[in-house]
Amino acid sequence: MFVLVNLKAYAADAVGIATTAREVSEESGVRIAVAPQAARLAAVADTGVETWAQHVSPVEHGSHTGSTLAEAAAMAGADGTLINHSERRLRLADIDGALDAAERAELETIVCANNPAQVGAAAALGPDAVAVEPPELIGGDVSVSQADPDIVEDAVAAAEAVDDSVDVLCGAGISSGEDLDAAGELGAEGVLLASGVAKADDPRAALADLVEPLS
Ligand SMILES: O=C[C@H](O)COP(=O)(O)O
Repeated sequence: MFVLVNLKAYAADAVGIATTAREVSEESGVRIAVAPQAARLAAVADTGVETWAQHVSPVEHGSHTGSTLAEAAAMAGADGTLINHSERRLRLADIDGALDAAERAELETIVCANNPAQVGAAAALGPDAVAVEPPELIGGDVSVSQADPDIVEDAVAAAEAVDDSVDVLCGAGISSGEDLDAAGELGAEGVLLASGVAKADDPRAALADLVEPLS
């Protein structure tokens, strides 16, 4: 299972969480990555943790003020990027363009989607993985794998019907090892989570609890 911790724009200690994530990953053998704000990519990558961008823009080098250039994210140390997160939605053509940009910069990609139909459409664009996240469960206390198991199973089926090489992650409300275990049982290859770690009083304990069933 892949655990991707998205720090969003939370007032979190990005370097502290990244260092902890690297340590927990090494101790448990579980793949854990951290996605900080673009301006903190280099600082997070310097900790040695697998580092992901939260977004890249569908642009090449040129006159694109305010964009997040995929090449710049890669140069700062990003290994991969989220695209079309629920809080950073893109139009279809821009998802495609962002995937092209990520491919040029050799970034691994996860395209986010609200539901299984969008998962199928996203998988058709050829990302490495898709992540299904019901927006109404994001930031809540109940995990998608417990509250809406069907959406995870349907997302896995939808991606498989289009391209069985595209992995499926799920996200929203994931915070415990039990949630992670349930996601795996439903066919997900990983989880995308944020508040469960970024807002935790003790991010180390939160991460350790999360990966406990896999250790
Ligand atoms: O990117 C992460 C997801 O939006 C899930 O956020 P959450 O774990 O706070 O529900």
